[in-house]
Amino acid sequence: MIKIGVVDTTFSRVDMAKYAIEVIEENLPEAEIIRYTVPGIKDIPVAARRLLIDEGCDAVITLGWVGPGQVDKYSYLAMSVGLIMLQIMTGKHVIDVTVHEDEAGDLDDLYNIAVDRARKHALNLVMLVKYGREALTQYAGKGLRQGRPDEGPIKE
Ligand SMILES: Cc1nc2c(=O)[nH]c(=O)nc-2n(C[C@H](O)[C@H](O)[C@H](O)CO)c1C
Repeated sequence: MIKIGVVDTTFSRVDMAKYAIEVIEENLPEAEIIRYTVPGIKDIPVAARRLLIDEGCDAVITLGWVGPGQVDKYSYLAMSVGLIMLQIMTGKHVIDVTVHEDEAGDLDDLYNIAVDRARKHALNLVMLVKYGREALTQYAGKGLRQGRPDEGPIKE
């Protein structure tokens, strides 16, 4: 049985996990999905650890939201280091989907970034879990973007 962990926060202003779960259910219907919601990004690493180690998840996708202030950005950095350490320790993927509140011009744009990023990274996770390390090789160097339209390769 494949198990996928989904971690999200109440700090986030978009329910990104809902969109990620839709993609996982559609593309990996045999998987059990375990969702874990925490207050904020600094609480994400321990939730991801519990899902990977205690619950035996094969991979985790995290959906975080970073406020516009410097202290928010430091919080993100702390979380990011925690998630990277967790991946190294467990040898399992944690796909870190993060929206930074100051990366868009208006709230509609921000919403669309959040939904697109959650969906595309959920599909990346499914590919890695389902087909392994060469699953994304066909897209290598293609300038793919999550949250924005793809940039494309510089040269074909
Ligand atoms: C400053 C700050 N910024 C954010 C943020 O940008 N995004 C977020 O999800 N959470 C933030 N938090 C809350 C912490 O991540 C955490 O939830 C609390 O410190 C409780 O452990 C804090 C404290």
